[in-house]
Amino acid sequence: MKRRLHSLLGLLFGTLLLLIASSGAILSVQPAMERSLATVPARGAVNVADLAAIAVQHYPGTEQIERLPSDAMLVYFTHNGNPGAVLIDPLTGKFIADYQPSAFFSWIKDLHRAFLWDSRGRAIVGVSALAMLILCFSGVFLLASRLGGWKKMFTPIKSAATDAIGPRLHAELARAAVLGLVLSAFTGVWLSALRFDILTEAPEQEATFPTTLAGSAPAPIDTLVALKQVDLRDLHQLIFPFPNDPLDVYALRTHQGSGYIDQASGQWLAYTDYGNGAMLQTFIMELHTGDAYWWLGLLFGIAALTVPVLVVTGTMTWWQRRQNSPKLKGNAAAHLADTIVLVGSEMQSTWGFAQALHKALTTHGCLVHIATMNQLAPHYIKARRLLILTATYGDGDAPASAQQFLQKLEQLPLTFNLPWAVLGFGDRQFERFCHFADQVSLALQLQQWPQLLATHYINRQSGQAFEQWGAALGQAIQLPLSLHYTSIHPATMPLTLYERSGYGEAVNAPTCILGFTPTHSGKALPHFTAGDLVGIIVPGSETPRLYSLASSSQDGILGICVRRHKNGLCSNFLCQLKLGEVANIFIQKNPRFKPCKGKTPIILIGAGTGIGPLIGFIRANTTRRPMFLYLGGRRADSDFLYQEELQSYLADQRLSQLHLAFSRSQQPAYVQDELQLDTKQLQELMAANAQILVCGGRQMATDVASTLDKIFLPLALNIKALKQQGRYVEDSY
Ligand SMILES: Cc1cc2nc3c(=O)[nH]c(=O)nc-3n(C[C@H](O)[C@H](O)[C@H](O)COP(=O)(O)O)c2cc1C
Repeated sequence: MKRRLHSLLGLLFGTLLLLIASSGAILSVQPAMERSLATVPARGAVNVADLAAIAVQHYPGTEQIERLPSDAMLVYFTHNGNPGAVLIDPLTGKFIADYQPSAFFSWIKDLHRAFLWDSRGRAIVGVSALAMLILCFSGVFLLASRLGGWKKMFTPIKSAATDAIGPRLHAELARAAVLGLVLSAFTGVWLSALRFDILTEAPEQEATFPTTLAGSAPAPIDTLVALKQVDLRDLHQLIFPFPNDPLDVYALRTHQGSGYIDQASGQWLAYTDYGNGAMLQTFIMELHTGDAYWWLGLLFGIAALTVPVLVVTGTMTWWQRRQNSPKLKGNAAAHLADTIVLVGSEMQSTWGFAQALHKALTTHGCLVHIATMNQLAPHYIKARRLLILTATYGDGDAPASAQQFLQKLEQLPLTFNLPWAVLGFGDRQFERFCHFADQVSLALQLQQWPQLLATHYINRQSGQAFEQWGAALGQAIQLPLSLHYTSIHPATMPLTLYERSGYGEAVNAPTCILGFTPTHSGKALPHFTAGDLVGIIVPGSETPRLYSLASSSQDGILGICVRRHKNGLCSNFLCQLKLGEVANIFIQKNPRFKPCKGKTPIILIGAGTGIGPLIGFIRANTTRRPMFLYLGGRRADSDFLYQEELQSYLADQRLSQLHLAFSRSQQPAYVQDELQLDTKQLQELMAANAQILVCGGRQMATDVASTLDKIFLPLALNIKALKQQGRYVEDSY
């Protein structure tokens, strides 16, 4: 509901808000520009009587003095029948500039207030400001639920490796600008409501013009007591009496009120405060225009500058979600279906998988009803199985379309009982991988419904893992299911295999190091750095396989390390590729798996093909920051990948230390054993703010994490906390 409202308002008012915000940002500069020209005496330094005397001395025929909201001092005068308006220095009366309202700013103001139109334009601006206010509040609610609660509002906004940049930029910018946008929008709505009499305007109290005057000769202006008592910083406007008219008076408007002063006695003849309502109104008005505090106006202006970017990134996110959302044909009614598929998704990619499942089941004659998890209902009269596909968000929480699921499950009648299976979608880079899928499984187990098969997990939307789950599900429900998920991936480009070396045959871990160059002469490699991912499209399959990159485009070659699996479509394709043959690839950025910037030590831990990105990091270590590699393999004479290159980096100090562990050597050891042996050094490195990057198989990553947890115990550090600080990053598979 909140998301729909947010998207709808964004789409409807996007262009209008873009115009209002951009013009507002331009206008916010004006008070600051005026202020930069003005001389602003300290409070107590100049009173209105002194100022008026200086003005009259420099500009005979002075009629009015006005202090602009920017603190610039403006004098209106008529000399020899010619009217003039000048900005002056209030201390010396020196001329600063002729005063002429800027035609450009007036035009922008008209655009900002009414789209250069009449009161209809003003009304549209008012409604747009209200839309902006609702967008801000709904956006804040959405962000809180995405981050896992209000307490986490200011924690870093994580994104999955597969996410596009748009949604993250949208959330980051909106969070930074929201306070300024709320205040601008709120004050704008207020002003519109006053203008259209939706709110009643508090009238400004006015002093009554004095009728009984002695008409004595005027005293010199710098002797007038009432003017002497008003500090220049409180002045708004002083209107002089008509020349040679002893029955006229000085009209003075200050910050708090207004009144009339006798030109002979210099005493107040009448004075009234504006009243609290009018003062509040002026304050809100000045807050909106930035007149009250030019610096705050500039901050609002900067916040307003984010609006065009928010409109564009918001539209992109909406479009991406729309593209990913299901276009289901033949969705069976809930009460007729034999298979119920419920989907928990936030950014919609899980729907692509659900759609593939729907298609495969339907092909085998099933009547499938597919819906969001929030739509769980006791209508499944003919259902024989319940399949749940769900992502995880925030800090292991439910995605938007599954937030009511657990509660609804509890409310189902006790007689309700369906065989079920859960498939979790997540990203292993998050602390609580597929946590919500686990919560759902647990809740279903507690209901004591029969479980069709163990809960499976899909890391980073892997099409392969989905196919494997499909095969397992097929066995469980006795259907020859074959699932094909086609992800939307960037355009591919052909690359030619330029070099290849083979390892690991003797230890039953056949592995290739491959290097590709552009196929077409004159074409450059796309931009990437080590640790990014390359997607490979195997002929005959639409599902790309992702590999970590072992080189940067600067190296002039695209390098990967591939372990050949017996039935692996892609690994066999790659390992059998001949020099000069072509593979179609695309690059997927993986910004989370990179050494942090700076000079702090880096600890690299990997095993098998996990060395891939790590060798790329070492190769790129031209600043010679301390880098320590802990590398695991089976046997040094068979699968010691990049052996010579690593030796050369030790020699030229790109690599500070190399620790090796081979599990099938004379003295078998795993990489975590090497870590254990090096406890003292690792503790020292962590005390020096080191960052750890781990790459390799899932089991190795788990063992390494638990070993390090023990090693860091005396330092009161643990992997969970280090992960949150970005000092421990994993790329495991
Ligand atoms: C802000 C954010 C938070 C996430 N939190 C987690 C998490 O805690 N655990 C996890 O396994 N995956 C997490 N993910 C990854 C998503 O669950 C994963 O990318 C999933 O495939 C997205 O599915 P969807 O596009 O259908 O929403 C998170 C992703 C984002 C953008």
